[in-house]
Amino acid sequence: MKEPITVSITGAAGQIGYALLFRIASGALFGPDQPVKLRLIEIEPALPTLEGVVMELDDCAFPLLREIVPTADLNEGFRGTNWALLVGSVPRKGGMERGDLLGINGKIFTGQGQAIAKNAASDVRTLVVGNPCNTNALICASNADGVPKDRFFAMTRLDENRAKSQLAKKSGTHHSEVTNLCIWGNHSATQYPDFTNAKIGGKPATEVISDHAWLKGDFITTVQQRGAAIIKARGASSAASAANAAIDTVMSLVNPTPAGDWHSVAVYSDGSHYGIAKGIMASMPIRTVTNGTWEVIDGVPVDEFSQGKIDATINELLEERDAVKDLIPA
Ligand SMILES: NC(=O)C1=CN([C@@H]2O[C@H](COP(=O)(O)OP(=O)(O)OC[C@H]3O[C@@H](n4cnc5c(N)ncnc54)[C@H](O)[C@@H]3O)[C@@H](O)[C@H]2O)C=CC1
Ligand SMILES: O=C([O-])CC(=O)C(=O)O
Repeated sequence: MKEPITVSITGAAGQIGYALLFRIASGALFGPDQPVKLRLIEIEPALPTLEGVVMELDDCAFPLLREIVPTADLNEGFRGTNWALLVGSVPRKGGMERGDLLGINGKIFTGQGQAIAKNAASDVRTLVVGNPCNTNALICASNADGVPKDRFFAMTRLDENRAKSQLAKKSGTHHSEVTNLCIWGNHSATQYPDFTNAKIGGKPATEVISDHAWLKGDFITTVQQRGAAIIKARGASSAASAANAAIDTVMSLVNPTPAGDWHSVAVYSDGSHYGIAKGIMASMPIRTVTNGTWEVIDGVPVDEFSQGKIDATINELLEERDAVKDLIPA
C-alpha cells in the first residue's frame, strides 16, 4: 500500500467543500490505490456544520480514507500537508465582481500562507480557489516564506472547461474533442479564453467554426460571465463544477500533460513569458512535465486581437496587486 497523501481543504463546510471532499476521499483525485488523509479547516462558527460533514464522510466508509482532522487551527490544519486546497472565503453575490471580494477575503491568505510555510510537508503544493483567486494566491505565496513560488496555483480550470463546452456545443462536437484551450490572465470578467489557438478534433477551432463574429464576441463574453449567469440562475455561485475543476487542476498538475496539449492554471509570473509582468499570478498555457514539475509553454502564437485581450486582463491583475500591497511583504 502507498503512503497516504495528506490534503488540507479550507472552507470544508461550504458548498464547494461539500462537492469536493467526497470525491477526494473516494479516490477520484489520486486514484484507486492511493490512501488519503483529510485535514478540514473551517472558521469556529462553522465547526458544528463541519462536524456533520465529517459524520457523513465516516458514513461512507471509504476504503482509501485514512484520517479526518476537522479544525479551526491553521497550524493543525496544514500539518504535514502535501496538497493545500484553499477554498474557504466569502463568495460574491449577484451584481458584484469577484475583485470586490478582495477587501473581505484577501487578508485570509496571509495567515494561511504563513501556516503552510510553517507546517506543511516539504513538497507542499497549494491551489487557491477562493476569489479573487489569482490575487489571493499571490498574497498566500508572498506570505509563505521559504516555499518556492512555483508551488502556488490559482484556479482558471473552470473557465477552460466552460470554454471547451461552449466550443463543442457551437461546433456540434463532443467537448473531449476540444484541446489547446488556454485561459489567459485573471479568473474574472477580463479573462481571455483563447479560441485562436484552440483545436477541435485536431483542427483549428477557427476553421471548424466559421462564425468568427461569435468567437470574438458571444463566445468570450459567455465564458467571462458564466459565473455571474450561474449566480443569477441558482441564487448561489457555482459549486459542483468548481469542485470538479479543482479535481481536474490537481490531476493535470500531477500527471504529465499529453503531448501537444496544455492546461490552464494561474502561476506566479517570473516576467519571462509573453511579456507578462513579474510578480502576479497569471493564467497561461501550462505543461506538466512530471508530478512536481511544470513549465509555461512558450511560442503559442498571440495575434493582435489576443494581445489586446491579454493586456487588459494583466492590467487588472496589476491593479489588484496594487490594491493589496499592504498584505504582500516587501
Ligand atoms: N476559482 C474559481 O473558479 C471559483 C471560485 N469560487 C470561490 O470559492 C469560494 C468558496 O465558495 P463556496 O464554497 O461556494 O462558498 P461557501 O460560502 O458555501 O463556503 C465557504 C466556506 O468557507 C468558510 N470560510 C470563510 N472564511 C474562512 C477562513 N478564513 N478559513 C477557513 N474557512 C473559511 C466559510 O465558513 C464557509 O463554510 C468563494 O470565494 C467563491 O467565489 C467559486 C467558484 C469557482
Ligand atoms: O462567479 C463566481 O463568483 C464564482 C466563480 O468564480 C465562478 O463560478 O467562476
